[in-house]
Amino acid sequence: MTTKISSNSAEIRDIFERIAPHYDQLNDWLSLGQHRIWKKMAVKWASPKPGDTCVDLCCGSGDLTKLLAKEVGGQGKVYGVDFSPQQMAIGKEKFPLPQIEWIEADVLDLPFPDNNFDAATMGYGLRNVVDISRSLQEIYRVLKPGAKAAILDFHLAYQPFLQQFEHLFLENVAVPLAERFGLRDEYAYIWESLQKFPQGTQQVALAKQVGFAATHYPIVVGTMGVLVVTKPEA
Ligand SMILES: C/C(=C\Cc1cc(O)c2ccccc2c1O)CCC[C@H](C)CCC[C@H](C)CCCC(C)C
Ligand SMILES: C[S@@+](CC[C@H](N)C(=O)[O-])C[C@H]1O[C@@H](n2cnc3c(N)ncnc32)[C@H](O)[C@@H]1O
Repeated sequence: MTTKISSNSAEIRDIFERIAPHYDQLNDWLSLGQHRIWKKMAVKWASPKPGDTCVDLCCGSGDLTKLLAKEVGGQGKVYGVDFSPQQMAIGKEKFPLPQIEWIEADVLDLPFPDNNFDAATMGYGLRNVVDISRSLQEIYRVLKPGAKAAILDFHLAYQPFLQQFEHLFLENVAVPLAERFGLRDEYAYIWESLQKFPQGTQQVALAKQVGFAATHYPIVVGTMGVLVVTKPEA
């Protein structure tokens, strides 16, 4: 069966609306719970501090939003931003914390002023936006000088045998499991989008074009990665 590759924001949003009821459970099953560790690593790299104002972009069901909220504490504030109301409804229910505000918006056009945030995270979002450079520009705009963003996502491993492994895992484990929930095409989309997603070195180049200092950290033997970007001091 052929998979229709999504190409516009409405189609991407619809994928995440449809998978919302099963998203958390499938992440736990498919990663054997490891995605929680990868998300903790991303939050550490973003360096949030008590009392900070932070943003979690493409927050989905809020795992990273909650981790940021724990770091900033009751005196801080975290905005979770996503364009899928179904995903955020799950996050609101799981994490009813007073320092979190959930905002329905497109991360390519953020409803925040310039130089507003002490730290930002984006988990599994950059691969899904229709314009990666535009997304990085928006992150740059809303971060304060000196602030960091940590951007976690799948990564196409540099070694061909690991790429093959990723393909086999996604096609033969993730897609068949998702198919049991009627979500075959939605999970087939992961491999399709991963093939088009710039590798770490290219992500660093894109971030530098926008004005960031940037490093890409491969994790899980390069099948995942965290792009850490810093807005230079003015
Ligand atoms: C949190 C995870 C995935 C989030 C995610 C992101 C997307 O863009 C999606 C798009 C459409 C449907 C679903 C998602 C989605 O869930 C991680 C979940 C677990 C992964 C499927 C596990 C992948 C494992 C690696 C590819 C290979 C592991 C390498 C090995 C340990 C050597
Ligand atoms: C794979 S989920 C990741 C959710 C969460 N960050 C996590 O790590 O579990 C990707 C999320 O990005 C959101 N998203 C994708 N493109 C977006 C955009 N342009 N603006 C806002 N949200 C977007 C989707 O609605 C979805 O909830």
